[in-house]
Amino acid sequence: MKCAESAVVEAPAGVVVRVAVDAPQHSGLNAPLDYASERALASGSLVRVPLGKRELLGIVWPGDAVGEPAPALRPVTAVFDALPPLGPAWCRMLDFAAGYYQRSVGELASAVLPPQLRELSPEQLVARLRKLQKKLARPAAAEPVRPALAAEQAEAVARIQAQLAAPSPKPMLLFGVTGSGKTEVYLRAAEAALASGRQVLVLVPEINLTPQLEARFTERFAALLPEPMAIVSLHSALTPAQRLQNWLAAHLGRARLVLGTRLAVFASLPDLGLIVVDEEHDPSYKQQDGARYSARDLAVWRAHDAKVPVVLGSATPSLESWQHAESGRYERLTLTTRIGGGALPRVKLFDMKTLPPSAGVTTALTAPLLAALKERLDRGEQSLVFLNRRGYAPVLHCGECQWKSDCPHCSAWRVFHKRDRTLRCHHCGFTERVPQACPNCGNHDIAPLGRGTERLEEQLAEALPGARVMRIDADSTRRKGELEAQLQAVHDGDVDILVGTQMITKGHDFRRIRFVAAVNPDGALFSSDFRAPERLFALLMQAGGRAGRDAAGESPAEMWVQTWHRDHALYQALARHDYVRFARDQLAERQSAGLPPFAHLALLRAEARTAEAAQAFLAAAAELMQDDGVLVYPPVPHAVARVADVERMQMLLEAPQRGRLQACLRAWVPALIALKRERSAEFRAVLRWAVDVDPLAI
Ligand SMILES: Nc1ncnc2c1ncn2[C@@H]1O[C@H](COP(=O)(O)OP(=O)(O)OP(=O)(O)O)[C@@H](O)[C@H]1O
Ligand SMILES: [Zn+2]
Repeated sequence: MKCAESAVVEAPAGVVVRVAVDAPQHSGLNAPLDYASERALASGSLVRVPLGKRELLGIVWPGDAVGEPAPALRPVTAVFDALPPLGPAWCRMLDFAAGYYQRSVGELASAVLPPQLRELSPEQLVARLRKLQKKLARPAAAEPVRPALAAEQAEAVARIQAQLAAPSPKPMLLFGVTGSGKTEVYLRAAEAALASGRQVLVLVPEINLTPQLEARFTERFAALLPEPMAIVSLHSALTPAQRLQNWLAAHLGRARLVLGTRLAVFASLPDLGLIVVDEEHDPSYKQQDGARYSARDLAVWRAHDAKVPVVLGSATPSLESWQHAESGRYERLTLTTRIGGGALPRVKLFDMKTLPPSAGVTTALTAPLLAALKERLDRGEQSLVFLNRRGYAPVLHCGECQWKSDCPHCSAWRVFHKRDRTLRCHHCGFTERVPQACPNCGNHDIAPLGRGTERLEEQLAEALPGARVMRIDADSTRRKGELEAQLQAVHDGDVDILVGTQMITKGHDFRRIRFVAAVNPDGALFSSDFRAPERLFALLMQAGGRAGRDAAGESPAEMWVQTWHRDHALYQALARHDYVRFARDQLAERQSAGLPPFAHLALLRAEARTAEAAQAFLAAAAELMQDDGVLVYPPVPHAVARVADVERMQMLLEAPQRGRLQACLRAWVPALIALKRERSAEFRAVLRWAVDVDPLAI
């Protein structure tokens, strides 16, 4: 493709190179563009090139560049010669991911490369590389202590080792109950891969799990990998300079072990030998804006392409992965017992209907729950109380005129945060001081409705005087270092009752907690999203998994679930810790309803100034659909239809096979780009549209 620019520059004699750049979608310039270069450049080289009036980072893209430079081709402006080119495997992954998720290679590359690469000149990058060379060696570390493996762990490790030696390894699903020592299996597998001179990539779903993981891996490998930058992390909480440095270390092969969140799946790893995806079921692996990729799915693709093993670990695997294990596409490794012989917590399904009508109907802190917490407190044991809603109360309400604290910009309530006396919209961020009186009628008696973690924390402290109550959620951990300090306090036993959102229910190896309560989990039971039961089950099972991890505790560990639907199959399976049964039932339902993993979905999302405009665009898009084997559902509003004064609509596509859906999208997406461009007057109010392949939230 010719570089479609108006300015004509005299091209120097030389060659034509194809360069992937981040051109805006509406430009239609989605394939790599041709540029003139004085000399041949290796594929994967980083360059700077002009595009319109801007100069952008680009990557010389593999593929045939064509003969002589035409006079209209613009020249490459700079070449990052000091940096080895990105490898062919990396470029293949980008090509695949861009094609699969319907983005341009340039856009995806720009989203996943360290942001600083886009800003630096070649000279500045040379300076950064020099700085990296000067990194000092770490102080000598003691030989690590490796615990003797439990029999099931040893078996899992042996099978991973066998795959490490296999010419075309199969993906593995490490299905291990909470506290069964999956991390130790990852450590041994990583050790084997490192020993054979390969790089290892370990992914975790959330930033808040990286410090724990980094600590464990560093402790284990500090002696084995003494060189500076041999163990690095990659996630969005790093400073731009750190992120670039760690990325460079991986790209240059100095980093042997890379730990990170979903964006790390795109790390450049020339000697990749093993990928681990911990908590593989976690929805956080799906990027929710821009290029909406699934890091777990890409990890599987990348491992397959590189012919290296991938280990997906979870106590509650995604139904997609479980189905692959059932069908034999993945090899299943199972850990059935907790380390040290500890039992999983007994699950008590507390029936809210048994409460006397006057007591407890409005309170999440029922008398029996408080009594149970008190008992643990008296024994000096730690408890965790879990509520998936932060803030003090989800809404403020005026009893006089029925005013509620809605957000003027979104179809959502603004949440009451008591500590800083604000009303905050969790969708657009709009924040105001709490009014003294009802803004509608002047009544002074405005009251919070419902309950978030902040209120729960307050009520617990009131109900259990003397108890040390601490809350961990996105609000309590805004400042750097706060989360680490809070977690340390929990580990040190300086906390009696930990209150929090899903942030603290997964992955953490709390040793002291013996009692976990979910005070109000019913909400998700009747959601219209077909994945809601899967998610709720995983969430509760993971939350329960924080209790009784230390077998040495004297009293039995317990999980307390307050529900109005005690007999619901989901809770019954939870009470028996029966993931296998739950998965089987869910998969049967999905199969008969023709839902994933037995069908393949994509969403077309449109955002516009008015709902009508979004709907009209989706309707026009539906008409352009060529393949009548792909089912197109009518457009519907997003669950939160308006955010920041933008209306959001979506339209679901469903196909029986992945390949069919992909083929249809390949033809459809360019037609949509043309649609928006050619009928721009008609669709002016449409601000954005995007395709979400394998959407998670529907
Ligand atoms: N072979 C072993 N000998 C002694 N302790 C072990 C062994 N393997 C693991 N452990 C310890 O068992 C505890 C639980 O292990 P880990 O945190 O890996 O569980 P997990 O399977 O990842 O659980 P979850 O799914 O809840 O995250 C950790 O404290 C770990 O150090
Ligand atoms: Zn808002």
